[in-house]
Amino acid sequence: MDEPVLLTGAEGRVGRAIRGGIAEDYDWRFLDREPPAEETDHEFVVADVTDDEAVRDAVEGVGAVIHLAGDPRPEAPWNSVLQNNIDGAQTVYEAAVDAGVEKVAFASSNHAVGHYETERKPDIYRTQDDYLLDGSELPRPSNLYGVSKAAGETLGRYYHDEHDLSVVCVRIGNLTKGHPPIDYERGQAMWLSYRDCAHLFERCIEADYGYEIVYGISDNDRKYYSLERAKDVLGYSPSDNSADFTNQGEPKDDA
Ligand SMILES: NC(=O)C1=CN([C@@H]2O[C@H](COP(=O)(O)OP(=O)(O)OC[C@H]3O[C@@H](n4cnc5c(N)ncnc54)[C@H](O)[C@@H]3O)[C@@H](O)[C@H]2O)C=CC1
Ligand SMILES: O=C1O[C@H](COP(=O)(O)O)[C@@H](O)[C@H](O)[C@H]1O
Repeated sequence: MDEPVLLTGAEGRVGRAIRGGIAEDYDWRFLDREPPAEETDHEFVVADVTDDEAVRDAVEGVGAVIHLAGDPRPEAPWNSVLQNNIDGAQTVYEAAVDAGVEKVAFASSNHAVGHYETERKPDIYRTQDDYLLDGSELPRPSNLYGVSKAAGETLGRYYHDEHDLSVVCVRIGNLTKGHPPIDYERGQAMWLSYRDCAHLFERCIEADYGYEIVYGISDNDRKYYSLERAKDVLGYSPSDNSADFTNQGEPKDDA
């Protein structure tokens, strides 16, 4: 992509994973409501994603948006997810359409579909269980945060159908640095390594798609999310697998 790429929520964990992997590959415009913790070579906009005017300025001239900014807490209260996640996503999509942006990658979550696990856990988190969600299922949010992510996906569907914006919703699993979550089967089943995270969002910038929902996890043996759509449509090719680590997060000798 020749045009700049807007990364909202650039100062957060997912933003840092992306920046750590592909910072040099694009002409970035970072946006966060927090000022940068460290100096950066790229343009940095300090703004709230619910600030319509600031977002309109930020999307001007960009080719793609990776929209991460929001309240990431599964236990976040309604007022916060309504404002930061739902209103924020609508503000970004609307501004993107008006500015003629080609594509938006939206950071959705495993919590948009968390209640598919309810009647199947803990087996669903284990390698021998072959149940897979593939992105075509209806949302079954596990909390109000998950409801806000399902809303962000639906907003994306609308902006695609009504305005032809290319939208990919990435249902991110559990991003941790260096090793999978320790002593946590759910987290190991949906682990997303930093390098796979950066690679996946690079594919979201580069690939051609209309409207897609994909799962954002590494190629974990324990997975109950299919990676087929991410592989077929985006060309995602994950490198990591939580099975290469012990339950305590140590690399296995033979991995
Ligand atoms: N970290 C994970 O494992 C997962 C993350 N996600 C989603 O990915 C996105 C990023 O998550 P993390 O990086 O983990 O969270 P984080 O809290 O580390 O980063 C979020 C960033 O967004 C900024 N932000 C929050 N509300 C904002 C607003 N209204 N306007 C401007 N900036 C705002 C914060 O200052 C922060 O720098 C979130 O949308 C989250 O729901 C989804 C699933 C899993
Ligand atoms: O969406 C998110 O999901 C991950 C995993 O959820 P958890 O309930 O198993 O911890 C979470 O760590 C992250 O903060 C959240 O944004």
